Amino acid sequence: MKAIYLTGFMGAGKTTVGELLAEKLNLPVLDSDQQIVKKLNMTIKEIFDQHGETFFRDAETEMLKELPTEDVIITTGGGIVIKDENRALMKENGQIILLHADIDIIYDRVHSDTNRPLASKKTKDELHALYHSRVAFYHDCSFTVDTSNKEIEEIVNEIISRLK
Ligand SMILES: Nc1ncnc2c1ncn2[C@@H]1O[C@H](COP(=O)(O)OP(=O)(O)O)[C@@H](O)[C@H]1O
Ligand SMILES: O=C(O)C1=C[C@@H](OP(=O)(O)O)[C@@H](O)[C@H](O)C1
Ligand SMILES: [Mg+2]
Repeated sequence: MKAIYLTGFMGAGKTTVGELLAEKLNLPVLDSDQQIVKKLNMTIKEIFDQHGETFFRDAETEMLKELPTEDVIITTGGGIVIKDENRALMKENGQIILLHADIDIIYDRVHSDTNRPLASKKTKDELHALYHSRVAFYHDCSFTVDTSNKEIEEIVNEIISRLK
């Protein structure tokens, strides 16, 4: 089976949902952010603070190329879709499942997390604007699952029922 990539904005639930999905499908799960953190031995915040977003984006593309592409679930960072190269790699190597949640819910989930540099100092309107600047890139996917007001188990069951 080709890779399953979970995409979506920060706080949509990619990392959390991916873990239970992997357990239920008996597949390994790898989170692109966690793999970058491990490789560079720095937190996401440290990478952004010390090297900037462009450096992080390059590390993200490099990681995407290093990750396995068969019999695996890859949970991605919310900004992975902004590069054409990343979207092409994911499309070629697997199927993309988009997780979506309402902006009010996203804001509640992420605004106090200091390890999300692109969310931690933003107002709800600013976060919404960032989402809007990316929304077209998220649409290139096999299907979308709304994670607003749903338990993780329900989301995972919906994904499994819709997988080809
Ligand atoms: N369906 C959900 N219901 C309630 N809280 C959730 C749900 N999905 C994720 N969360 C919480 O929201 C935060 C962000 O989830 P996470 O999986 O890290 O999202 P992502 O990887 O998409 O940024 C975490 O604190 C997580 O526990
Ligand atoms: O949307 C983004 O640009 C980012 C999302 C984060 O991942 P999550 O979507 O898992 O929070 C992480 O990759 C980094 O903080 C940048
Ligand atoms: Mg995540």
